[in-house]
Parts: sequence; structure tokens; C-alpha cells
Amino acid sequence: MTRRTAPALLVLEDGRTFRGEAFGAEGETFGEAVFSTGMTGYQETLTDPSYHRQVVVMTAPHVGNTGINDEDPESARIWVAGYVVRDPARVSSNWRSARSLDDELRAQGVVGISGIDTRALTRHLRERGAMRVGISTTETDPERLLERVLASGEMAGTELSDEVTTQSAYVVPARPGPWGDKRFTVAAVDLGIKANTPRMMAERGIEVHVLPATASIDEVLAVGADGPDGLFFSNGPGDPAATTDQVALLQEALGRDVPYFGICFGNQLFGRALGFGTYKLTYGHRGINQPVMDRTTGKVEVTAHNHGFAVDAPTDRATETAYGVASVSHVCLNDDVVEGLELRDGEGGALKSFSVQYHPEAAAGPHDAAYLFDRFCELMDARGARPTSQPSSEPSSEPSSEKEA
Ligand SMILES: NC(=O)CC[C@H](N)C(=O)O
Repeated sequence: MTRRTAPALLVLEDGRTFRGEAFGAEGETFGEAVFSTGMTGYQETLTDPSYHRQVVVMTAPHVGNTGINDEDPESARIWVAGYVVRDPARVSSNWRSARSLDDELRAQGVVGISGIDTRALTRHLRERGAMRVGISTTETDPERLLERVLASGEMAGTELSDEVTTQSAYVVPARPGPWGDKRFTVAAVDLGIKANTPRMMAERGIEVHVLPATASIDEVLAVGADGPDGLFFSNGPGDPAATTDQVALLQEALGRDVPYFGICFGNQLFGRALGFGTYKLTYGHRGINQPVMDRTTGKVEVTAHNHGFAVDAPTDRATETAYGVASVSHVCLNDDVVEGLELRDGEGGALKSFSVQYHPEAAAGPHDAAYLFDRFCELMDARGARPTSQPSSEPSSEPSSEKEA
């Protein structure tokens, strides 16, 4: 790999400027500046559709050591809008490595910058909050780049599912096991799904029907010979408060008693479907070492996160909703942010649906939260009866208004 020495410029929307070197493709890019504290898993980060329109700053000082392989991508392309690293590896060293990180960024046209003080940049974002940023290898004047940063799109209020979702439905077959060929059939709405999610479901005997984000309730109920055993909403980019169609879809499914499991964006939309608001966190949670407590078991798990928004739900009491009794199942021990929701038949009653704000499918690990896929299987098992095509009750509560942090 040849090292680049072309100058590059990074300007935040509040005018703070960093100068470094071109890394990856040359050109100019804009997005929301966010930082990730993951020490490993940069390939999974780059290809996670939830990072669409975000410029990711890596706090790990040395990035790219293991190159890029053909097995680990979470989707067919890199989604980050830009990439910021301190010190790119000069040599890729791993038996699976097919090419260097720099070559991959260039091949996919992703503009990055290296050689900047990522610690100072991260501290700035932590204090001032996530904000818009521009990176350019063609502009040398920070003032002119700043004008374009200020003209670029904001993350708050932006709906992005249709830019990342699959164009057509596809099936990930169940892996045969002690259950026979398959155990369950699940409709999974792709709001930016990562490849490891259907993989972990398939390993548990789930046949996963991945549907586009525009799926209707009829398309969901048409999955499986007799309707799906469960409904799943994936992770995904954008502001959950700007998403309405999928909230309505979820309310229809909950009204028909379809067991539901959601991850990240799927947790936020579950919250909205239950009538809670969502809000933007100051700088969000992105990394692979976040402590989360499961309030049902009292156990603490170390988990992977990637979220800039969160659900605004009370942690001190359960909430009556049109679909059952909702409560906060998981909290982040760093800042008490809601990390999971559950819906029960009545207070202390049987579980009907649940979701988490973090990533049980985390491919770079940690794997503490993988049990949630088993919990989904247990839920579908327990609620065995297939959903009916008639709503069990008319949804009545509208999602409450959103709060901006
Ligand atoms: N990984 C995700 O699903 C992210 C959800 C949402 N876009 C957020 O930033 O909070």
C-alpha cells in the first residue's frame, strides 16, 4: 500500500478545523460527525447501514491492521459518509485480508482523513455534541468548506430507511437442527439490516423473510404458510421521530398479537408504536463495550451500541398501552438511557413483544447479548398460536410528541 501525503481538511459546523492527510478516496464529503470507541470491528462499522450519512471518527488510534476481508461485511457496501482516523496501518496483516483499508475506501469512493488528533476531535464532540462536518481534499480554505457544511443536511428530522432498504424481498433459509428443517418463520423488515442478524436467526431454526421497508401489513401477514410466527424490525439510519409508515405497520401487527422483536431502530419504532417519544442524545453511544443491565434478571451485559437517538420512557413504572403493559427492560449503566422495552399481557403477565437499543448481533462482539435471539424463539414458542388477520383491538394511542435534546 502506498501512503498518501495529499493534504485534507476537516471542518465542523461550529468552525473547529483540523488539517490532516487524504485517506481513501479524494474529494469532498459531508455528514454528521460521530465517534466510535470500538477497538476492533472497523469493517463491520464501515458496512453497517445505520452509519449512512455519518462521518465516523475512530477513537482507536491505529486502524486498518487486519485489512479488509470478504467475509465480515455487514452489507454489500460501505455506508459511512466519511472516515476519520489517527494513524492508518501501513501494512495489512491477516490471513483473511484481501486488500487494504485505504484501497477499499478508494475503490468505494469513500473520502477520509488521517493524521489528525482524533482524541481532541472526540472530546470536542463529547462536549458540544454530534454535529455536521465536512472533509475535503480539494478545498484549502476552512471558511469556504464551512459554508458548505452549514448548507448540508441535518440528521435530526431525517428519514433514511428508503435509501438503505432492500429493493425486493428475499429469504434466508433456516439452518436444520434438532428442530428439523426449521422451527419458525419470521417477517423481518429491513430498515438497514446487518447480515449477521438473519444469520443468527437462521442458526436458531428461523426462516427469515426479509421485506423492504415499505412492506404493508398484508405483505407481513402473507409470510409463512399460515402467517409469520414473529415480526422483526432491524437497525437503521435516520431519526425515528421522522418515521411514520413503519410505526403504523408495527401498531397494526401489535393489534393482531404478532410477537415482535426489534433491534436499535426497531427499538425506537417499538417505543413510538407504544406511544413513547424519542429524542436525540448529545453525542450518542457507539462502541463495543457499553454496560447494560437487564432489569428482569439484574444481570449486566457488555454490549455493542450504535445509536444517536433514544426512547423517552419512564423507568420507574409500567405504562398501559393499547397493546398491553409496556416497561423499560434494559438501561445503560453509563447514563441510564433506555436500552430495551418489553410488552406484557398485564403487569407481570406473559411477554408479548420486546426490543433492545443495542446489538445482540454484534459481529465484532461482544456476544453477551446473543441470548436475546433465544428469548425471541421462546416468545414465539410460548405464543404458538398464529396471528389472526383481524386486529384484537383497535389501536387508540398516538405516539406522543418528540423531545429534542
Ligand atoms: N443502529 C441503529 O439502528 C441506529 C438507530 C438510529 N438511527 C439512531 O441513530 O439512534
